[in-house]
Amino acid sequence: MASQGKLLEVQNLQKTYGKKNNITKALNGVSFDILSGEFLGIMGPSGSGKTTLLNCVATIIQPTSGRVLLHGKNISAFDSKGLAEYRGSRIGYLFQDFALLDNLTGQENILLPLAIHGMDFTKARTKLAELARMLDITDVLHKFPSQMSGGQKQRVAAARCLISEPDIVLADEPTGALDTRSARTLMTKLEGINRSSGRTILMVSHDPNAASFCSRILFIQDGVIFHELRRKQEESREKFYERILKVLAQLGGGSANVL
Ligand SMILES: Nc1ncnc2c1ncn2[C@@H]1O[C@H](COP(=O)(O)OP(=O)(O)OP(=O)(O)O)[C@@H](O)[C@H]1O
Repeated sequence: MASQGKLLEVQNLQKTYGKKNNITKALNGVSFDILSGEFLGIMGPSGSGKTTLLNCVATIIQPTSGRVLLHGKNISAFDSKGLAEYRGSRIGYLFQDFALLDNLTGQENILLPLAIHGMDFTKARTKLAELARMLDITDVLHKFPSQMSGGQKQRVAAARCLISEPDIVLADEPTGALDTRSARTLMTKLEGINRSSGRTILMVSHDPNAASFCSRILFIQDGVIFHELRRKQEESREKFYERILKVLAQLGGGSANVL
């Protein structure tokens, strides 16, 4: 595990959409820290502000107020060079719908971010082989996305996200478009990568099965964090899953599908 220093600090984040009579307060003062090496889940019902939160951290959208710090540095204060570096190599984004380019093979998709940022070929090849092995996608590296299963596409997308060795992976409902088995495979791989290489992951999900792979979960409702669960050392995933379901039951939402 990597050292447990503060990697990301989210401070009193607020986000309001719309104007005058048509205002939505998507985030209403959200604060939390992510330690280096954590696998943090954000859960909450539809419309609770999860994607808004992730997109503020990813600099896809600007918060109305509040700050996000990476290694103590305010990401809103980055100049264009700092912002490009942040987006290109400090964070990796894993989307629900994979977002692979259809006319590139798996390997080309994975290497694309490095090609854009000037790649060291030898290092890239070694890293590619290692990630392909970890994510079990060696067989599909030369296939196009249309020739892959949903699960394979998402694992290729995960490799693309990890190849630049980001400080933090931001995953927005990564299992949302997958069947139960592929979802479990993906989550097992992400958990393994988090544990073996200490890669920090922030994952938004409304799926308790996916979230049970996290080391800590923040529950968000109406734009505020209202509960936190921490997976105990030695606690089985099944037990953690049950505790997640209890919180969701109190919330009155959430599904109870068992993997
Ligand atoms: N671009 C936008 N313009 C106006 N309102 C928005 C916009 N994006 C999100 N919202 C509103 O902000 C609130 C939070 O949305 P957000 O997408 O962050 O929720 P979520 O928890 O990710 O939901 P879901 O689980 O359904 O994806 C919702 O009420 C949504 O309608």
